[in-house]
Amino acid sequence: MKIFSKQQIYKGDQQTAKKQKISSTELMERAGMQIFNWIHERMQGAQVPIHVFCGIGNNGGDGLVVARHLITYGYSVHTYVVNCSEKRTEDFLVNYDRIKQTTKKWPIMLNCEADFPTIGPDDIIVDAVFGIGLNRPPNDWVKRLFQHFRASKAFTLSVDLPSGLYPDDVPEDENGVVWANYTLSFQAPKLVFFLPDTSKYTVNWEALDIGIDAEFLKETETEVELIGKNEIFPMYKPREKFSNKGTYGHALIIGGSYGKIGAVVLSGKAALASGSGLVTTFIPKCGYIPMQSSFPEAMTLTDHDEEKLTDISFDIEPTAIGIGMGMGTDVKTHVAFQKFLESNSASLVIDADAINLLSKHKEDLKLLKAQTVLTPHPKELERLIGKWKNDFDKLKKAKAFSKKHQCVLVIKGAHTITVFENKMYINSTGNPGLSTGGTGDVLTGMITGLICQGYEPLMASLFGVYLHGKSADIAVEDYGYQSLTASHVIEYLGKAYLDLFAKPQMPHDPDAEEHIS
Ligand SMILES: NC(=O)C1=CN([C@@H]2O[C@H](COP(=O)(O)OP(=O)(O)OC[C@H]3O[C@@H](n4cnc5c(N)ncnc54)[C@H](OP(=O)(O)O)[C@@H]3O)[C@@H](O)[C@H]2O)[C@@H](O)CC1
Ligand SMILES: Nc1ncnc2c1ncn2[C@@H]1O[C@H](COP(=O)(O)OP(=O)(O)O)[C@@H](O)[C@H]1O
Ligand SMILES: [K+]
Repeated sequence: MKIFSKQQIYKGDQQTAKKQKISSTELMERAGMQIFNWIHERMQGAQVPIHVFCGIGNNGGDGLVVARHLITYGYSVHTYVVNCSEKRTEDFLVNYDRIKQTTKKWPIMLNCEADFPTIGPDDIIVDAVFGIGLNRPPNDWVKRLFQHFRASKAFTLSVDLPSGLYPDDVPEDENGVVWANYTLSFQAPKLVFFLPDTSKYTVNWEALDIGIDAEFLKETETEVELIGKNEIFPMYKPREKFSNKGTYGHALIIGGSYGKIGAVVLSGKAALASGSGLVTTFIPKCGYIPMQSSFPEAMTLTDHDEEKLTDISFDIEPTAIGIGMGMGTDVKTHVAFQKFLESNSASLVIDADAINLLSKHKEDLKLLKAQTVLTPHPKELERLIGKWKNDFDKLKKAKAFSKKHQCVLVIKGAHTITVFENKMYINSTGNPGLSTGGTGDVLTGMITGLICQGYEPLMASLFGVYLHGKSADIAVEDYGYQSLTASHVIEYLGKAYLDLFAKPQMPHDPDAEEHIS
């Protein structure tokens, strides 16, 4: 699913109005009506007080449309205009007139803290104060209104975006933002729903189809995409009937040091379970027996050093190599890694200590072939690209790094973001059960195994990250968040593959498009 920039959203509105020969007021009516339908479907006329807070722009206009329909359907509605600016948009004014024609209970003007209404914990707040048009921090009294919402503990439904949140920046003051329970975003989600700094402002989100021009949606190139099953399924490469183990490549997993052989076991097993035809592991000598006994499907090569890697040489021709898991950053290991990079011609996935070595010796970065995949967690990323001011700054730096070194950067996290040059792909699967040692090693093995099967490095990264999260999502049903382990992620990979072919949920299923951030 494409994630549009603010400028693209405004352009989409204009193009829709023009192509469908409708006014912007009619588009607002459609948008507000969709929000009303969502509420009505769930509330079925229940007489819970609903407080609709409207700003003075088009987000406020949407709020007025919602309030009008709620009133018409007999709900217990209190409508407020948050009078934060002298200006009003045209469509706000049209809908302000319309609501006055619908009810004698006109919207209440809020100008300061003394005007704030009492909101009960069982009431509902509809937050339509600011949308994507926010261009400066809210006034102090408006910030206090947002804190009043939060203190009330009422269920808060934000229209398009939690008010006070910019679509393309991080707010400076978390008290100046509405903390929503649910956000109904028009047509597509916003990037801020997925970033660590800003995802906390909405617990759930859902995108409502407001009929934006189909050609616009198809043709517009976006910088950001949300990756779900619809994007992943077309990438899938079926297994050929007359295939053999040679058809699906040979993965070489290099890493390990004394006490950290398990990382390579996990990674190798994941490469195999993702479908690689053959897997060889390359480890220090001390790992030979544990590796052979715990992972019989793998072939094992060893360094001549007992405890660490000092000479990465082998006489096989791997299709793809995953390197770095549990490897350590010893000086001798660095020399071996550097020599390896100089001579390697296979596709490469670099993780953990191999990333740390690159961060320590930035001159080695020039040895990377185009489309090398790097899979840093946030700390490793910081060592690699330097500190960032906020998530947007981080993404800017990550794009510059990817462009400069022509590499695929898989930034691991609750929503892993894969960056390739100027494009960013946000993963939609995975859960906090993955916050446990070894799950990153599994991911590296999977991406390596997918490249072995002929997936391009970028595709392998997107597919691997998706399957990894999906496997955890299925496994968590059996193990719960606390007991999920990296080994379970490998064990459930088959189910994650099968899930690609599972019947899609019915579109009218209210849970189908619900997303918890
Ligand atoms: N396809 C779609 O997505 C559709 C989108 N639609 C809806 O339009 C929304 C965007 O509307 P919008 O452009 O009018 O901006 P919005 O967020 O309502 O308000 C900003 C207004 O407030 C002002 N202002 C800014 N910051 C301020 C501050 N700190 N304190 C005080 N004032 C401040 C600023 O004006 P200014 O004072 O700067 O001149 C501006 O006028 C979008 O989120 C969605 O809900 C639908 O209706 C149709 C389909
Ligand atoms: N809260 C979370 N939600 C979803 N995925 C998560 C969460 N926490 C961690 N993960 C995923 O788990 C993996 C952890 O990787 P990493 O930190 O490298 O672990 P390790 O080094 O122990 O193998 C990453 O793929 C990351 O995206
Ligand atoms: K809002």
